[in-house]
Amino acid sequence: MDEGEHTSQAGESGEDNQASEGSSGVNTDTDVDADPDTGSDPDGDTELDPDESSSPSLSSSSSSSSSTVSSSSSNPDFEPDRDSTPSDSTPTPATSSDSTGTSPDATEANVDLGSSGRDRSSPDVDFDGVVLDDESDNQGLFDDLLSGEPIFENKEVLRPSYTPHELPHRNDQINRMATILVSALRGETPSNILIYGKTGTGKTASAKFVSQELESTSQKYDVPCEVEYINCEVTDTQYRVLAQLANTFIEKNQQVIADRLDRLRDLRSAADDDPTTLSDTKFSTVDDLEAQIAEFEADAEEMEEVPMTGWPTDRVYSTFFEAVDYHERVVVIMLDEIDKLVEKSGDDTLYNLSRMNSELDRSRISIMGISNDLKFTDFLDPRVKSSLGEEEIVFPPYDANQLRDILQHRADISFKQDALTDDVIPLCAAFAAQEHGDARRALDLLRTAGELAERSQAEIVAETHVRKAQDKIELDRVVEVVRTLPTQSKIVLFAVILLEKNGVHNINTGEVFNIYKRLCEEIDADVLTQRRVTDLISELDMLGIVNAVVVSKGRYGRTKEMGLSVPVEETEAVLLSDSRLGDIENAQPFVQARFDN
Ligand SMILES: Nc1ncnc2c1ncn2[C@@H]1O[C@H](COP(=O)(O)OP(=O)(O)OP(=O)(O)O)[C@@H](O)[C@H]1O
Repeated sequence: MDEGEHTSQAGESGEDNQASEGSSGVNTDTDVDADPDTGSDPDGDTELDPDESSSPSLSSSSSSSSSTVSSSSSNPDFEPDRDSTPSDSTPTPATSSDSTGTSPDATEANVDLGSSGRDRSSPDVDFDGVVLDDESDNQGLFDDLLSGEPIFENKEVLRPSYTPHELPHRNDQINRMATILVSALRGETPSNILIYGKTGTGKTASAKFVSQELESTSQKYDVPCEVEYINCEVTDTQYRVLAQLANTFIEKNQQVIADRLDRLRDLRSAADDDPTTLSDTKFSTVDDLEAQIAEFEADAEEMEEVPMTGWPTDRVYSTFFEAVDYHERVVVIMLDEIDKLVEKSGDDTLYNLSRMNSELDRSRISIMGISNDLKFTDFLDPRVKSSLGEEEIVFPPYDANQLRDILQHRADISFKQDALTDDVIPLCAAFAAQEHGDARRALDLLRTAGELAERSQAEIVAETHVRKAQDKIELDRVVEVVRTLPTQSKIVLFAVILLEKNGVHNINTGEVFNIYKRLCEEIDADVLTQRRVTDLISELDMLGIVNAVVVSKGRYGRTKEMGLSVPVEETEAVLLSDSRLGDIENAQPFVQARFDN
Protein backbone atom coordinates (compact mmCIF):
# COMPACT_ATOMS: atom_id res chain seq x y z
CA MET A 1 0.00 0.00 0.00
CA ASP A 2 1.36 3.33 -0.81
CA GLU A 3 0.81 6.86 0.24
CA GLY A 4 -2.49 7.85 -1.31
CA GLU A 5 -2.42 10.89 -3.50
CA HIS A 6 -6.04 11.64 -3.08
CA THR A 7 -6.81 9.67 -0.04
CA SER A 8 -5.98 10.05 3.55
CA GLN A 9 -3.41 7.41 4.05
CA ALA A 10 -3.77 4.50 6.40
CA GLY A 11 -0.91 4.17 8.82
CA GLU A 12 1.91 2.61 6.95
CA SER A 13 4.14 0.54 9.05
CA GLY A 14 5.98 -0.70 6.06
CA GLU A 15 5.09 -4.13 7.27
CA ASP A 16 2.88 -6.43 5.36
CA ASN A 17 0.76 -8.69 7.41
CA GLN A 18 2.35 -11.99 6.71
CA ALA A 19 1.78 -13.40 10.09
CA SER A 20 -0.86 -15.74 8.87
CA GLU A 21 1.55 -17.48 6.58
CA GLY A 22 2.60 -20.09 9.03
CA SER A 23 5.19 -20.46 11.67
CA SER A 24 8.05 -19.49 9.40
CA GLY A 25 6.56 -16.02 9.33
CA VAL A 26 7.45 -15.52 12.94
CA ASN A 27 11.02 -16.56 13.24
CA THR A 28 12.65 -14.95 16.18
CA ASP A 29 15.91 -16.85 16.06
CA THR A 30 18.66 -14.42 16.62
CA ASP A 31 20.91 -16.47 14.42
CA VAL A 32 19.70 -16.36 10.88
CA ASP A 33 19.96 -19.75 9.40
CA ALA A 34 21.52 -20.94 6.28
CA ASP A 35 18.78 -23.35 5.57
CA PRO A 36 15.35 -21.95 4.94
CA ASP A 37 13.74 -25.30 5.47
CA THR A 38 15.06 -26.21 8.84
CA GLY A 39 15.32 -22.78 10.31
CA SER A 40 18.62 -23.69 11.94
CA ASP A 41 22.25 -23.44 11.14
CA PRO A 42 23.62 -26.74 12.21
CA ASP A 43 27.13 -25.98 11.10
CA GLY A 44 27.22 -22.84 13.07
CA ASP A 45 29.11 -21.09 10.32
CA THR A 46 28.00 -17.89 8.66
CA GLU A 47 27.55 -19.30 5.19
CA LEU A 48 24.17 -18.01 4.09
CA ASP A 49 22.30 -19.40 1.17
CA PRO A 50 18.59 -19.14 1.68
CA ASP A 51 17.75 -19.21 -1.99
CA GLU A 52 19.91 -21.77 -3.65
CA SER A 53 19.37 -20.65 -7.18
CA SER A 54 20.18 -17.05 -6.73
CA SER A 55 21.05 -16.13 -3.25
CA PRO A 56 24.26 -14.55 -2.14
CA SER A 57 26.74 -16.56 -0.20
CA LEU A 58 28.39 -14.78 2.67
CA SER A 59 31.62 -16.20 3.82
CA SER A 60 32.67 -16.08 7.41
CA SER A 61 35.59 -13.90 6.41
CA SER A 62 33.29 -11.11 5.35
CA SER A 63 31.46 -11.32 8.61
CA SER A 64 34.63 -11.13 10.59
CA SER A 65 35.87 -8.15 8.64
CA SER A 66 32.63 -6.34 9.19
CA SER A 67 32.60 -7.12 12.84
CA THR A 68 36.03 -5.54 13.12
CA VAL A 69 34.63 -2.38 11.68
CA SER A 70 31.56 -2.35 13.85
CA SER A 71 33.43 -3.08 17.04
CA SER A 72 35.81 -0.23 16.48
CA SER A 73 33.04 2.14 15.58
CA SER A 74 30.87 1.22 18.49
CA ASN A 75 33.73 1.62 20.91
CA PRO A 76 32.29 2.79 24.20
CA ASP A 77 35.23 5.17 24.55
CA PHE A 78 34.19 6.88 21.38
CA GLU A 79 33.97 10.56 22.17
CA PRO A 80 32.85 12.87 19.46
CA ASP A 81 35.30 15.69 19.04
CA ARG A 82 33.24 18.76 19.63
CA ASP A 83 35.99 21.06 18.43
CA SER A 84 36.37 19.41 15.08
CA THR A 85 34.83 21.03 12.05
CA PRO A 86 31.40 19.58 11.50
CA SER A 87 30.86 17.61 8.32
CA ASP A 88 28.96 19.12 5.41
CA SER A 89 25.65 17.82 6.48
CA THR A 90 26.16 18.42 10.18
CA PRO A 91 24.60 21.69 11.15
CA THR A 92 27.13 24.09 12.60
CA PRO A 93 26.13 24.85 16.17
CA ALA A 94 25.32 28.52 16.49
CA THR A 95 27.57 30.48 18.79
CA SER A 96 26.04 32.80 21.29
CA SER A 97 26.93 35.76 19.14
CA ASP A 98 25.11 34.15 16.22
CA SER A 99 22.08 33.34 18.17
CA THR A 100 21.75 36.59 20.01
CA GLY A 101 22.94 38.76 17.19
CA THR A 102 25.37 40.53 19.46
CA SER A 103 28.84 41.77 18.62
CA PRO A 104 32.05 39.86 19.42
CA ASP A 105 32.54 42.30 22.28
CA ALA A 106 29.26 41.28 23.66
CA THR A 107 30.36 37.66 23.50
CA GLU A 108 33.39 38.53 25.57
CA ALA A 109 31.20 40.36 27.99
CA ASN A 110 29.13 37.23 28.11
CA VAL A 111 32.11 35.16 29.12
CA ASP A 112 32.77 37.51 31.99
CA LEU A 113 29.17 37.54 32.95
CA GLY A 114 29.23 33.80 33.15
CA SER A 115 31.54 33.96 36.12
CA SER A 116 30.33 37.08 37.78
CA GLY A 117 26.62 36.53 37.58
CA ARG A 118 24.54 38.83 35.44
CA ASP A 119 25.80 42.32 34.97
CA ARG A 120 22.91 44.31 33.57
CA SER A 121 24.95 47.50 33.70
CA SER A 122 26.69 46.72 30.39
CA PRO A 123 25.17 49.18 27.91
CA ASP A 124 25.79 46.96 24.83
CA VAL A 125 24.30 43.78 26.09
CA ASP A 126 20.80 43.08 27.11
CA PHE A 127 20.70 39.37 27.81
CA ASP A 128 17.48 39.67 29.64
CA GLY A 129 18.62 37.03 32.03
CA VAL A 130 19.31 34.42 29.36
CA VAL A 131 22.83 33.23 28.74
CA LEU A 132 22.65 30.91 25.75
CA ASP A 133 26.06 29.35 25.89
CA ASP A 134 26.05 28.76 29.57
CA GLU A 135 27.07 25.10 30.03
CA SER A 136 24.11 24.46 32.31
CA ASP A 137 21.59 25.53 29.65
CA ASN A 138 22.91 23.19 26.98
CA GLN A 139 24.30 19.91 28.08
CA GLY A 140 25.23 18.78 24.63
CA LEU A 141 22.49 16.14 24.33
CA PHE A 142 22.06 16.75 20.63
CA ASP A 143 25.63 17.92 19.96
CA ASP A 144 26.93 14.45 20.71
CA LEU A 145 24.40 12.84 18.41
CA LEU A 146 24.96 15.35 15.63
CA SER A 147 28.70 15.16 15.76
CA GLY A 148 28.70 11.51 14.61
CA GLU A 149 29.20 11.23 10.86
CA PRO A 150 25.72 10.46 9.51
CA ILE A 151 25.35 7.23 7.63
CA PHE A 152 22.39 8.33 5.57
CA GLU A 153 22.54 10.81 2.74
CA ASN A 154 18.75 10.77 2.35
CA LYS A 155 16.79 8.30 4.41
CA GLU A 156 13.45 9.21 2.80
CA VAL A 157 14.52 7.32 -0.30
CA LEU A 158 14.16 4.07 1.65
CA ARG A 159 10.68 4.83 2.91
CA PRO A 160 7.60 3.29 1.25
CA SER A 161 6.26 6.75 0.42
CA TYR A 162 9.13 7.40 -1.97
CA THR A 163 8.34 6.78 -5.63
CA PRO A 164 11.52 5.63 -7.32
CA HIS A 165 12.43 7.04 -10.73
CA GLU A 166 13.83 3.73 -11.80
CA LEU A 167 12.20 0.34 -11.31
CA PRO A 168 14.67 -2.36 -12.18
CA HIS A 169 13.21 -5.69 -13.35
CA ARG A 170 9.79 -4.24 -14.07
CA ASN A 171 10.39 -3.14 -17.65
CA ASP A 172 8.12 -5.77 -19.17
CA GLN A 173 5.19 -4.92 -16.94
CA ILE A 174 5.71 -1.17 -17.34
CA ASN A 175 5.90 -1.48 -21.12
CA ARG A 176 2.72 -3.53 -21.22
CA MET A 177 0.87 -0.96 -19.18
CA ALA A 178 2.17 1.81 -21.40
CA THR A 179 1.15 -0.04 -24.57
CA ILE A 180 -2.39 -0.35 -23.27
CA LEU A 181 -2.69 3.17 -21.91
CA VAL A 182 -1.23 4.95 -24.91
CA SER A 183 -4.72 4.95 -26.46
CA ALA A 184 -5.68 7.53 -23.84
CA LEU A 185 -3.25 9.93 -25.48
CA ARG A 186 -4.98 9.33 -28.80
CA GLY A 187 -8.30 10.26 -27.23
CA GLU A 188 -9.50 6.64 -27.24
CA THR A 189 -10.63 4.57 -24.28
CA PRO A 190 -7.87 2.26 -23.04
CA SER A 191 -8.83 -1.31 -22.08
CA ASN A 192 -9.36 -1.92 -18.39
CA ILE A 193 -6.36 -3.50 -16.71
CA LEU A 194 -6.08 -5.86 -13.76
CA ILE A 195 -2.70 -6.06 -12.10
CA TYR A 196 -1.91 -9.02 -9.84
CA GLY A 197 1.06 -9.94 -7.71
CA LYS A 198 2.12 -10.65 -4.16
CA THR A 199 2.77 -7.87 -1.75
CA GLY A 200 5.91 -5.81 -2.33
CA THR A 201 6.34 -6.82 -5.97
CA GLY A 202 6.23 -3.25 -7.23
CA LYS A 203 2.64 -3.12 -8.54
CA THR A 204 1.76 0.24 -7.05
CA ALA A 205 5.16 1.75 -7.73
CA SER A 206 5.05 0.67 -11.38
CA ALA A 207 1.44 1.78 -11.89
CA LYS A 208 2.19 5.19 -10.37
CA PHE A 209 5.29 5.54 -12.48
CA VAL A 210 3.30 4.84 -15.66
CA SER A 211 0.55 7.25 -14.51
CA GLN A 212 3.02 10.05 -13.98
CA GLU A 213 4.48 9.46 -17.43
CA LEU A 214 1.01 9.37 -18.94
CA GLU A 215 -0.05 12.63 -17.31
CA SER A 216 3.15 14.45 -18.17
CA THR A 217 2.97 13.29 -21.80
CA SER A 218 -0.65 14.36 -21.97
CA GLN A 219 0.37 17.85 -20.83
CA LYS A 220 3.19 17.89 -23.35
CA TYR A 221 0.82 17.16 -26.23
CA ASP A 222 -2.07 19.03 -24.67
CA VAL A 223 -4.37 15.99 -24.67
CA PRO A 224 -6.81 15.93 -21.75
CA CYS A 225 -5.92 12.77 -19.83
CA GLU A 226 -5.98 12.28 -16.09
CA VAL A 227 -5.24 9.47 -13.65
CA GLU A 228 -7.07 9.27 -10.34
CA TYR A 229 -5.56 7.09 -7.62
CA ILE A 230 -7.74 5.54 -4.95
CA ASN A 231 -6.49 3.30 -2.18
CA CYS A 232 -9.43 0.98 -1.56
CA GLU A 233 -8.06 -0.17 1.75
CA VAL A 234 -8.90 3.31 3.03
CA THR A 235 -11.72 4.22 0.67
CA ASP A 236 -13.63 0.98 0.87
CA THR A 237 -17.29 1.67 0.09
CA GLN A 238 -19.10 2.62 -3.10
CA TYR A 239 -20.22 5.89 -1.49
CA ARG A 240 -16.69 6.89 -0.53
CA VAL A 241 -15.14 5.91 -3.84
CA LEU A 242 -17.74 7.84 -5.83
CA ALA A 243 -17.68 10.81 -3.44
CA GLN A 244 -13.91 11.01 -3.57
CA LEU A 245 -13.90 10.85 -7.37
CA ALA A 246 -16.74 13.37 -7.64
CA ASN A 247 -14.98 15.85 -5.36
CA THR A 248 -11.69 15.46 -7.19
CA PHE A 249 -13.35 16.18 -10.52
CA ILE A 250 -15.38 19.05 -9.09
CA GLU A 251 -12.18 20.63 -7.83
CA LYS A 252 -10.52 20.20 -11.21
CA ASN A 253 -13.59 21.52 -13.02
CA GLN A 254 -13.62 24.61 -10.79
CA GLN A 255 -10.04 25.23 -11.81
CA VAL A 256 -10.87 24.79 -15.48
CA ILE A 257 -13.82 27.18 -15.12
CA ALA A 258 -11.72 29.73 -13.25
CA ASP A 259 -9.12 29.68 -16.05
CA ARG A 260 -11.79 30.03 -18.72
CA LEU A 261 -13.44 32.90 -16.84
CA ASP A 262 -10.11 34.69 -16.51
CA ARG A 263 -9.59 34.47 -20.26
CA LEU A 264 -13.15 35.58 -21.06
CA ARG A 265 -13.01 38.53 -18.65
CA ASP A 266 -9.74 39.65 -20.21
CA LEU A 267 -11.39 39.38 -23.60
CA ARG A 268 -14.34 41.44 -22.43
CA SER A 269 -12.07 44.24 -21.18
CA ALA A 270 -10.24 44.17 -24.49
CA ALA A 271 -13.59 44.23 -26.35
CA ASP A 272 -14.77 47.17 -24.26
CA ASP A 273 -11.76 49.13 -25.52
CA ASP A 274 -11.85 47.81 -29.04
CA PRO A 275 -15.00 45.91 -30.23
CA THR A 276 -13.15 44.45 -33.25
CA THR A 277 -11.22 42.23 -30.81
CA LEU A 278 -14.14 39.78 -30.96
CA SER A 279 -13.84 39.26 -34.70
CA ASP A 280 -11.30 36.44 -34.20
CA THR A 281 -13.44 34.67 -31.64
CA LYS A 282 -16.61 32.64 -31.65
CA PHE A 283 -18.47 35.55 -30.02
CA SER A 284 -20.15 37.93 -32.45
CA THR A 285 -21.16 40.43 -29.78
CA VAL A 286 -20.18 41.44 -26.28
CA ASP A 287 -23.59 40.16 -25.19
CA ASP A 288 -22.70 36.67 -26.40
CA LEU A 289 -19.51 36.91 -24.43
CA GLU A 290 -21.40 38.09 -21.36
CA ALA A 291 -23.80 35.17 -21.72
CA GLN A 292 -20.94 32.69 -21.83
CA ILE A 293 -19.37 34.27 -18.73
CA ALA A 294 -22.70 34.05 -16.92
CA GLU A 295 -23.04 30.41 -17.94
CA PHE A 296 -19.62 29.47 -16.54
CA GLU A 297 -20.32 31.39 -13.36
CA ALA A 298 -23.55 29.47 -12.95
CA ASP A 299 -21.74 26.16 -13.58
CA ALA A 300 -19.18 26.99 -10.90
CA GLU A 301 -21.96 27.96 -8.52
CA GLU A 302 -23.91 24.76 -9.13
CA MET A 303 -21.07 22.34 -8.52
CA GLU A 304 -21.70 21.13 -5.04
CA GLU A 305 -19.16 19.02 -3.20
CA VAL A 306 -20.34 15.63 -2.02
CA PRO A 307 -20.31 15.30 1.78
CA MET A 308 -18.48 12.26 3.11
CA THR A 309 -21.78 10.76 4.34
CA GLY A 310 -25.46 11.42 4.10
CA TRP A 311 -26.46 11.55 0.43
CA PRO A 312 -28.31 8.73 -1.30
CA THR A 313 -25.83 6.74 -3.41
CA ASP A 314 -27.60 7.53 -6.70
CA ARG A 315 -27.20 11.25 -6.04
CA VAL A 316 -23.48 10.74 -5.39
CA TYR A 317 -23.24 8.71 -8.58
CA SER A 318 -24.99 11.33 -10.70
CA THR A 319 -22.85 14.12 -9.22
CA PHE A 320 -19.74 12.12 -10.07
CA PHE A 321 -21.10 11.39 -13.53
CA GLU A 322 -21.77 15.04 -14.30
CA ALA A 323 -18.45 16.13 -12.88
CA VAL A 324 -16.45 13.69 -14.95
CA ASP A 325 -18.42 14.46 -18.10
CA TYR A 326 -18.12 18.23 -17.67
CA HIS A 327 -15.51 18.43 -20.37
CA GLU A 328 -13.74 16.19 -22.80
CA ARG A 329 -11.07 13.95 -21.26
CA VAL A 330 -9.91 10.38 -20.78
CA VAL A 331 -9.75 9.34 -17.15
CA VAL A 332 -7.88 6.33 -15.80
CA ILE A 333 -9.20 5.34 -12.37
CA MET A 334 -6.56 3.43 -10.48
CA LEU A 335 -8.09 1.28 -7.75
CA ASP A 336 -5.28 0.00 -5.55
CA GLU A 337 -6.14 -2.97 -3.29
CA ILE A 338 -9.32 -3.39 -5.35
CA ASP A 339 -9.99 -6.73 -3.59
CA LYS A 340 -10.56 -4.84 -0.32
CA LEU A 341 -13.33 -2.84 -1.97
CA VAL A 342 -15.04 -5.97 -3.29
CA GLU A 343 -14.61 -7.75 0.03
CA LYS A 344 -16.09 -4.85 1.98
CA SER A 345 -18.86 -3.69 -0.30
CA GLY A 346 -19.34 -6.10 -3.17
CA ASP A 347 -18.93 -5.35 -6.86
CA ASP A 348 -21.54 -2.58 -7.31
CA THR A 349 -18.94 0.14 -7.66
CA LEU A 350 -17.07 -1.79 -10.31
CA TYR A 351 -20.30 -2.60 -12.11
CA ASN A 352 -21.33 1.06 -12.18
CA LEU A 353 -17.92 2.30 -13.24
CA SER A 354 -17.51 -0.31 -15.94
CA ARG A 355 -20.78 0.52 -17.66
CA MET A 356 -20.38 4.30 -17.49
CA ASN A 357 -18.69 4.72 -20.86
CA SER A 358 -21.85 3.90 -22.76
CA GLU A 359 -23.58 6.86 -21.10
CA LEU A 360 -20.81 9.45 -21.01
CA ASP A 361 -20.93 12.09 -23.77
CA ARG A 362 -17.68 13.96 -23.52
CA SER A 363 -15.36 11.85 -21.40
CA ARG A 364 -14.21 8.25 -21.23
CA ILE A 365 -13.08 6.25 -18.26
CA SER A 366 -10.86 3.25 -17.90
CA ILE A 367 -10.20 1.22 -14.77
CA MET A 368 -6.87 -0.05 -13.56
CA GLY A 369 -7.35 -2.45 -10.64
CA ILE A 370 -4.45 -3.60 -8.48
CA SER A 371 -4.70 -6.63 -6.22
CA ASN A 372 -2.51 -9.07 -4.35
CA ASP A 373 -5.35 -11.54 -4.12
CA LEU A 374 -5.33 -13.61 -7.29
CA LYS A 375 -8.72 -15.08 -6.55
CA PHE A 376 -10.77 -11.98 -5.87
CA THR A 377 -12.38 -12.02 -9.33
CA ASP A 378 -14.12 -15.26 -8.36
CA PHE A 379 -16.50 -13.11 -6.31
CA LEU A 380 -17.36 -10.79 -9.19
CA ASP A 381 -20.45 -10.73 -11.33
CA PRO A 382 -19.38 -12.37 -14.64
CA ARG A 383 -20.09 -9.13 -16.57
CA VAL A 384 -17.88 -7.14 -14.25
CA LYS A 385 -15.24 -9.82 -14.33
CA SER A 386 -14.94 -9.87 -18.09
CA SER A 387 -15.04 -6.10 -18.43
CA LEU A 388 -12.48 -5.51 -15.70
CA GLY A 389 -10.08 -8.19 -16.80
CA GLU A 390 -9.78 -7.08 -20.43
CA GLU A 391 -6.03 -7.04 -19.87
CA GLU A 392 -4.22 -8.79 -17.04
CA ILE A 393 -0.65 -8.16 -15.96
CA VAL A 394 1.09 -10.37 -13.43
CA PHE A 395 3.94 -9.17 -11.22
CA PRO A 396 6.03 -12.18 -10.19
CA PRO A 397 7.99 -12.10 -6.91
CA TYR A 398 11.58 -10.88 -7.07
CA ASP A 399 14.42 -13.32 -6.58
CA ALA A 400 17.45 -12.51 -4.43
CA ASN A 401 19.50 -11.17 -7.35
CA GLN A 402 16.74 -8.83 -8.47
CA LEU A 403 16.26 -7.60 -4.91
CA ARG A 404 19.97 -6.93 -4.77
CA ASP A 405 19.75 -4.66 -7.83
CA ILE A 406 16.75 -2.84 -6.39
CA LEU A 407 18.48 -2.28 -3.07
CA GLN A 408 21.70 -1.19 -4.74
CA HIS A 409 19.86 1.47 -6.76
CA ARG A 410 18.23 2.86 -3.63
CA ALA A 411 21.32 2.50 -1.44
CA ASP A 412 23.37 4.56 -3.92
CA ILE A 413 21.17 7.57 -3.25
CA SER A 414 20.14 6.97 0.33
CA PHE A 415 23.47 6.16 2.02
CA LYS A 416 26.74 8.04 2.14
CA GLN A 417 29.44 6.57 -0.02
CA ASP A 418 31.10 3.51 1.52
CA ALA A 419 28.60 3.47 4.38
CA LEU A 420 27.74 -0.19 3.77
CA THR A 421 30.00 -3.21 4.02
CA ASP A 422 29.87 -5.45 0.95
CA ASP A 423 27.69 -8.06 2.56
CA VAL A 424 24.86 -5.78 3.72
CA ILE A 425 22.87 -5.61 0.48
CA PRO A 426 23.21 -9.31 -0.41
CA LEU A 427 22.11 -10.25 3.10
CA CYS A 428 19.06 -7.97 3.05
CA ALA A 429 18.16 -9.34 -0.38
CA ALA A 430 18.61 -12.90 0.81
CA PHE A 431 16.40 -12.41 3.86
CA ALA A 432 13.63 -10.83 1.79
CA ALA A 433 13.86 -13.47 -0.94
CA GLN A 434 13.56 -16.13 1.74
CA GLU A 435 10.05 -14.88 2.44
CA HIS A 436 8.44 -14.25 -0.92
CA GLY A 437 10.54 -11.76 -2.84
CA ASP A 438 9.09 -8.69 -1.20
CA ALA A 439 10.95 -5.48 -2.12
CA ARG A 440 9.21 -3.55 0.63
CA ARG A 441 10.56 -5.98 3.20
CA ALA A 442 14.06 -5.74 1.72
CA LEU A 443 13.97 -1.94 1.83
CA ASP A 444 12.65 -1.95 5.41
CA LEU A 445 15.46 -4.22 6.42
CA LEU A 446 18.08 -2.00 4.84
CA ARG A 447 16.64 1.13 6.40
CA THR A 448 16.29 -0.45 9.84
CA ALA A 449 19.86 -1.79 9.65
CA GLY A 450 21.06 1.74 8.83
CA GLU A 451 19.06 3.19 11.71
CA LEU A 452 20.43 0.63 14.16
CA ALA A 453 23.97 1.39 13.01
CA GLU A 454 23.29 5.10 13.35
CA ARG A 455 21.90 4.68 16.86
CA SER A 456 24.90 2.71 18.00
CA GLN A 457 27.07 5.50 16.56
CA ALA A 458 28.73 3.07 14.17
CA GLU A 459 30.32 4.68 11.15
CA ILE A 460 29.36 1.93 8.81
CA VAL A 461 26.43 -0.48 8.41
CA ALA A 462 27.59 -4.06 8.83
CA GLU A 463 26.17 -7.56 8.65
CA THR A 464 25.38 -7.59 12.38
CA HIS A 465 23.11 -4.58 11.93
CA VAL A 466 21.16 -6.42 9.24
CA ARG A 467 20.72 -9.43 11.50
CA LYS A 468 19.59 -7.22 14.34
CA ALA A 469 17.22 -5.42 11.98
CA GLN A 470 15.76 -8.75 10.90
CA ASP A 471 15.12 -9.67 14.54
CA LYS A 472 13.59 -6.29 15.24
CA ILE A 473 11.24 -6.47 12.28
CA GLU A 474 10.22 -10.01 13.23
CA LEU A 475 9.56 -8.93 16.79
CA ASP A 476 7.54 -5.92 15.68
CA ARG A 477 5.48 -8.28 13.58
CA VAL A 478 4.90 -10.69 16.46
CA VAL A 479 3.88 -7.82 18.70
CA GLU A 480 1.39 -6.65 16.09
CA VAL A 481 -0.09 -10.12 15.58
CA VAL A 482 -0.43 -10.74 19.33
CA ARG A 483 -1.85 -7.29 19.98
CA THR A 484 -4.64 -7.84 17.47
CA LEU A 485 -5.65 -11.34 18.63
CA PRO A 486 -9.23 -11.78 19.88
CA THR A 487 -9.52 -11.82 23.69
CA GLN A 488 -10.19 -15.58 23.91
CA SER A 489 -7.03 -16.35 21.93
CA LYS A 490 -5.10 -13.98 24.14
CA ILE A 491 -6.27 -15.87 27.24
CA VAL A 492 -5.26 -19.20 25.71
CA LEU A 493 -1.88 -17.77 24.79
CA PHE A 494 -1.46 -16.34 28.26
CA ALA A 495 -2.11 -19.80 29.71
CA VAL A 496 0.66 -21.25 27.51
CA ILE A 497 3.03 -18.49 28.60
CA LEU A 498 2.32 -19.07 32.28
CA LEU A 499 3.02 -22.78 31.91
CA GLU A 500 6.19 -22.16 29.96
CA LYS A 501 7.39 -19.60 32.49
CA ASN A 502 6.96 -22.20 35.17
CA GLY A 503 9.24 -24.58 33.40
CA VAL A 504 6.60 -26.90 31.94
CA HIS A 505 7.84 -28.55 28.76
CA ASN A 506 5.71 -30.24 26.12
CA ILE A 507 2.63 -28.49 27.41
CA ASN A 508 -0.51 -30.43 26.52
CA THR A 509 -3.98 -29.20 25.66
CA GLY A 510 -5.47 -30.33 28.97
CA GLU A 511 -2.95 -28.31 30.94
CA VAL A 512 -3.61 -25.24 28.85
CA PHE A 513 -7.35 -25.70 29.26
CA ASN A 514 -7.13 -25.89 33.07
CA ILE A 515 -5.17 -22.66 33.35
CA TYR A 516 -7.33 -21.05 30.68
CA LYS A 517 -10.51 -21.83 32.65
CA ARG A 518 -9.16 -20.23 35.80
CA LEU A 519 -7.97 -17.18 33.94
CA CYS A 520 -11.43 -16.77 32.42
CA GLU A 521 -13.03 -16.99 35.84
CA GLU A 522 -10.60 -14.42 37.19
CA ILE A 523 -11.42 -11.85 34.53
CA ASP A 524 -15.05 -12.83 34.16
CA ALA A 525 -14.79 -14.01 30.57
CA ASP A 526 -16.92 -16.75 28.96
CA VAL A 527 -15.30 -20.17 29.19
CA LEU A 528 -15.15 -21.96 25.85
CA THR A 529 -15.22 -25.74 25.51
CA GLN A 530 -11.98 -27.66 25.42
CA ARG A 531 -12.63 -28.49 21.80
CA ARG A 532 -12.90 -24.81 20.92
CA VAL A 533 -9.74 -24.04 22.90
CA THR A 534 -7.97 -26.72 20.87
CA ASP A 535 -9.09 -24.89 17.71
CA LEU A 536 -7.72 -21.62 19.06
CA ILE A 537 -4.40 -23.36 19.76
CA SER A 538 -4.35 -24.51 16.12
CA GLU A 539 -4.90 -20.93 15.02
CA LEU A 540 -2.05 -19.74 17.21
CA ASP A 541 0.04 -22.46 15.63
CA MET A 542 -0.86 -21.26 12.15
CA LEU A 543 0.13 -17.74 13.11
CA GLY A 544 3.49 -19.06 14.23
CA ILE A 545 2.97 -18.01 17.84
CA VAL A 546 3.01 -21.50 19.29
CA ASN A 547 4.41 -24.65 17.85
CA ALA A 548 2.03 -27.54 18.39
CA VAL A 549 2.50 -31.19 17.45
CA VAL A 550 0.02 -33.98 17.76
CA VAL A 551 1.37 -36.88 19.81
CA SER A 552 -0.17 -40.26 20.30
CA LYS A 553 -0.67 -41.45 23.85
CA GLY A 554 -1.37 -45.02 22.88
CA ARG A 555 -4.65 -46.22 24.25
CA TYR A 556 -5.23 -42.81 25.90
CA GLY A 557 -5.72 -41.30 22.48
CA ARG A 558 -3.93 -38.33 21.01
CA THR A 559 -3.11 -34.92 22.38
CA LYS A 560 -1.38 -31.79 21.23
CA GLU A 561 1.91 -30.81 22.78
CA MET A 562 3.12 -27.32 22.34
CA GLY A 563 5.73 -24.74 23.11
CA LEU A 564 5.97 -21.03 22.54
CA SER A 565 7.60 -19.90 19.27
CA VAL A 566 7.88 -16.25 20.27
CA PRO A 567 9.86 -14.47 22.97
CA VAL A 568 8.10 -14.93 26.33
CA GLU A 569 8.77 -11.57 27.97
CA GLU A 570 7.74 -9.38 25.05
CA THR A 571 4.66 -11.44 24.29
CA GLU A 572 3.56 -11.40 27.92
CA ALA A 573 4.02 -7.63 28.02
CA VAL A 574 1.81 -7.22 24.96
CA LEU A 575 -0.88 -9.46 26.48
CA LEU A 576 -0.85 -7.59 29.76
CA SER A 577 -1.22 -4.30 27.94
CA ASP A 578 -4.73 -5.50 27.01
CA SER A 579 -7.04 -3.87 29.53
CA ARG A 580 -8.87 -7.12 30.33
CA LEU A 581 -5.85 -9.32 30.78
CA GLY A 582 -4.08 -6.52 32.61
CA ASP A 583 -6.53 -7.16 35.47
CA ILE A 584 -4.89 -10.48 36.26
CA GLU A 585 -2.66 -9.42 39.08
CA ASN A 586 -0.94 -12.52 40.24
CA ALA A 587 -1.19 -15.51 38.00
CA GLN A 588 1.03 -17.80 40.01
CA PRO A 589 -1.83 -19.55 41.87
CA PHE A 590 -3.41 -20.60 38.57
CA VAL A 591 -0.27 -22.36 37.50
CA GLN A 592 -0.01 -24.11 40.80
CA ALA A 593 -3.56 -25.24 40.21
CA ARG A 594 -2.30 -27.28 37.30
CA PHE A 595 -0.81 -29.72 39.76
CA ASP A 596 -4.09 -29.99 41.60
CA ASN A 597 -5.97 -31.30 38.56
N1 LIG B 1 11.57 -2.76 -9.15
C1 LIG B 1 11.64 -1.95 -8.10
N2 LIG B 1 12.59 -1.02 -8.01
C2 LIG B 1 12.66 -0.19 -6.97
N3 LIG B 1 11.83 -0.21 -5.94
C3 LIG B 1 10.85 -1.12 -5.95
C4 LIG B 1 10.69 -2.03 -7.02
N4 LIG B 1 9.64 -2.82 -6.77
C5 LIG B 1 9.15 -2.43 -5.58
N5 LIG B 1 9.87 -1.39 -5.09
C6 LIG B 1 9.65 -0.71 -3.83
O1 LIG B 1 9.14 -1.66 -2.91
C7 LIG B 1 8.12 -1.08 -2.11
C8 LIG B 1 6.83 -1.85 -2.31
O2 LIG B 1 6.39 -1.70 -3.65
P1 LIG B 1 4.87 -1.51 -4.05
O3 LIG B 1 4.15 -0.70 -3.04
O4 LIG B 1 4.82 -1.08 -5.45
O5 LIG B 1 4.40 -3.01 -3.91
P2 LIG B 1 3.00 -3.63 -4.22
O6 LIG B 1 3.24 -4.76 -5.13
O7 LIG B 1 2.04 -2.58 -4.66
O8 LIG B 1 2.63 -4.15 -2.79
P3 LIG B 1 1.19 -4.21 -2.08
O9 LIG B 1 0.40 -5.19 -2.82
O10 LIG B 1 1.53 -4.68 -0.70
O11 LIG B 1 0.65 -2.83 -2.11
C9 LIG B 1 8.00 0.37 -2.53
O12 LIG B 1 8.78 1.14 -1.64
C10 LIG B 1 8.61 0.38 -3.92
O13 LIG B 1 9.19 1.62 -4.19
